[in-house]
This record gives sequence, C-alpha cells and structure tokens, in this order.
Amino acid sequence: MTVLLVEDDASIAIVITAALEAEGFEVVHCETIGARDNLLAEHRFSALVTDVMLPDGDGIETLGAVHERFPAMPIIILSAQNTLDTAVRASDTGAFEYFPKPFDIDELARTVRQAVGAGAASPESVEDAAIGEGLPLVGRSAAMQTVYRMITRVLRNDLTVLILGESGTGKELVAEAIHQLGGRRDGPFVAVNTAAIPAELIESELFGHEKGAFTGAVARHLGKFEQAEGGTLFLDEIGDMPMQAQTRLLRALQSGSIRRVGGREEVKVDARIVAATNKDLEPLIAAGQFREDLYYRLNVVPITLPALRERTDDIPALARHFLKAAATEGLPRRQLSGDAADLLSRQSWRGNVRELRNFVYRLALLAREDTIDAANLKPLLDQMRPAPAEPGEGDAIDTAVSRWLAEVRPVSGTVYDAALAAFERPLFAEILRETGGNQVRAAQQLGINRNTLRKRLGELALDPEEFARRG
Ligand SMILES: Nc1ncnc2c1ncn2[C@@H]1O[C@H](COP(=O)(O)OP(=O)(O)OP(=O)(O)O)[C@@H](O)[C@H]1O
Repeated sequence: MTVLLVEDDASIAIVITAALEAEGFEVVHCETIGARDNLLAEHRFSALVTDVMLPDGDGIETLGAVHERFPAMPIIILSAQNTLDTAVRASDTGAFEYFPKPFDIDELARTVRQAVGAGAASPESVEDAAIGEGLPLVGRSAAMQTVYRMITRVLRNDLTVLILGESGTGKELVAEAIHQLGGRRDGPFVAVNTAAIPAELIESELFGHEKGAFTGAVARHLGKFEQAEGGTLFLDEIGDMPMQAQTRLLRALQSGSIRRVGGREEVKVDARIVAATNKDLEPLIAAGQFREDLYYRLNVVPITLPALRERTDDIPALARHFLKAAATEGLPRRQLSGDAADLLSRQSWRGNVRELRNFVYRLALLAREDTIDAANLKPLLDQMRPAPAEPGEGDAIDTAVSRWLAEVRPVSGTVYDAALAAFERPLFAEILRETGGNQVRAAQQLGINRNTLRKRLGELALDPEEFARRG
C-alpha cells in the first residue's frame, strides 16, 4: 500500500516517511501541488498525507476536487495552527483527518493505518464506542451518520466545537461523547448552562473570583475554566450569554488565559471548548446581541444535530432504547410491537428526543401489557399528548389579536413591542400562578434568565408575592 506524502519541509518529510514505513507503507514523496496532481493522475494511492502551505499555493483549496475524483482515498491534512479555519472548512468537503502541527508522529502513522484499513473512524465505531462508554448515541439514520462523522473528526484534536440544534436533540450528549472518546477523557468534563446563571454571577462562575472580590466572596473560588483544566468545558445555551460575559469569554479564548474576578494575575487555562445553542446565532449577531468575533471563535467546527422529524427512521430504535433504559431504572420491562413503533414514528416530536424519551418512560409506567402494540398505544398517546392543533384552533388568538389591535392600538411606540408586552403580562401571570410565585421555577419554565424575569416583572408591575399568597 502506497501513501502519497506532500510536504515541502524536507526534515519533516523524512520523519513522516520513516514512521509510515515502520507502519508497513510505501511512501511516495513530493513537494508541490503540481507534482501531487501529476502523481495522482498516474498512480493509485491508498492515502494522501498533505501539508497546507506549499511552494505553489495553498494545498487545501484544491483538496475538494481531489476528494471528488478519489472519494475512497482518505486525506490527512497537516497544518500549523494559523491555518485551522481553512483546514476545517476544507474538511467539510470530504472525509478528512486533520492534524495540527506539532503532532505526534506515531499517532499520525496509526491514523493513516486506521484510515486505510477497515476504518476505526467509521461512524459505527463511534456509536459502539459511545454505547460501550455508557454514552449511548442511538440512531443510524443518514442525518446521524453525518453527525458521527463530524465527531470522529474532532476526537484527535482540540478544535473548538459549536453544536447547533433544537432543544432536546442531544447536544449535551454529543458534547459528552466528544469528551469521553477524545484525548481528554481522563480530564474533567465541566458543563455550564450560561443561560441559567444570573448575569451578575456569570463571570465569577466562568473565571472564578478572589477572596473579597465582592460582598459574599469569602474565599477564593475557581471558575469553570479552571475546574475544566486538562478536560472539556461545555458552554451550553451560549446564545443567551450576556454581552459583557461574551467579551470576557472572547478574551479568554484568544489569550488562552483568564483573570479571576478581583484578581490581578493572568492564569493560563487549558480546556477544550465545546459550545452549544438552540438559537440561530446569525440573527442575534445582526441584532447586536451576540458578538460576531466570538461566533467565529466558537464556530471552528460546527456540528448540527437534526431535529427528530428529520430522522423519523431512528424513532423505533430510540423508543426501544428508552424502554430498556427505563427497565434498568426499575420501571416495568416492556416491548414495542412493529406497528406501535410505526405509530410513534408518525407523531410529531417537537421536543425532539427529550420529549420522546419522557413519553416512553411514562409509557413504560402506564401501559397494561408487556408488549405494547398500536391498539394499546393509541389511547395512551391521546391521553398523554395534546391532540395536534385542529384547523381553526388558532382562531381564539387571531380574534384576540385583531380586537386588541382595534381597541388598544398604542398611540405611541411600536405595535410590535406593545403587542409583545400585552401578551407577556398574562403569560407571566399564568406561569407565576402555576409555580406559586416561585421565580426560579417560573424562569425555568419560561426558559428565560431569572434576572430578565425579575426585571420584566418590575416593568410589567407584576408582583410574584401576590401569586405566592394566592397559590
Ligand atoms: N441520539 C440519542 N440517543 C439516545 N439518547 C438521546 C439521543 N439524543 C438525545 N438523547 C436523550 O435526550 C435527552 C435530551 O438530550 P440533551 O439534553 O443532550 O439535548 P440538548 O439538545 O442538549 O437539549 P437543550 O438544548 O434543551 O439543552 C437526554 O435525556 C438525552 O440522553
């Protein structure tokens, strides 16, 4: 088996050649894109290992075309840090492995061996490994295969990953998988939900504080960055992070160091960053609510998780997986018949895998039969899930809106803001009623920051105490 090595630095080429030969490959070496293309035209290679900056140009730009011509030939890119973004962009176009320089030469040789062989980096192996690690990522749909492929690409490096996808699609699970299967598995996995922390505490949460930094700071506190030293820092709900904290986060990512609140020294930090959001960040950037430069910093390798409706063929496997999981947690052991699985697949799961999971757990508890078929399932579905909206069901809201517009149209200010405020007040009141005036729970249910809730309640002249008395 012959590997084509494109590397213009002679000493690096010698070392790589020796390592590949020790792994049993023959190596053909060249130094330019022109020579590479001539060789590719004349010979078949088992793999291509290539540097990025070459004497006759940027090797990456033409790799998409090479991959198209030889889709079965794995391509391994060697690159210095400053060409990361390009490398990642190129990797989106095909099946590439990516090695930032400096790299472990033996690991490179092993990677080439794996890429050429049966493919330890195949999507199935991630799934199997994940199950083995107790981190099940269930689903073999085409959409999930793409996700697995992306995961394998980031396991051997520390590139920043941005996981995108609707709520409940498994973003946190993917972040955990990247940690558990990657090179940092022996370090800590620290998750922080940036939306759940009050704005004034977020910096101290992330960067820590020194004793006496503010009232109540009775001892030095290490922030999540330092807690994640040597491991992975998972920044969840990044789209909801307050602006000021975004600025500090960006600085930390750029410099690789943090300063504790109230502290003077810069502390070096070493944590792999994986961020996630269910928000579309581009409109937030346009609205000035998310820093564009931070977005580019985080969005080095985007992994987009499909909504469950885009992979309904995974629903039977997921449902059976959750039934099994429920049984190991002490719920009755149930089976799902084929027609019941089909029926589940035809439902719309707006809350994605989380909604399906919760439903299946309730099903395990409430079903009367050990094997649930479609006939058993139907009444439980009707009972446990609100019926899909009938045509015309939105009429009540339509009428309310037109009446509001006709009667209360604000004389000054924009209609949009006034309409939102008009809707917000009864919504907040209803949720406060449900939670007996508990602002923490109300904020959780609404899915907004507790501080934002408190501020809006003040502006809307809503007193949570009143609901506590009533509730
Ligand atoms: N592919 C999957 N296989 C098995 N379980 C999954 C899968 N995807 C999600 N889950 C399960 O669904 C639930 C929701 O997943 P997770 O919390 O990772 O979603 P999320 O996208 O991070 O949600 P949010 O945006 O609301 O934080 C969890 O219980 C998780 O274990």
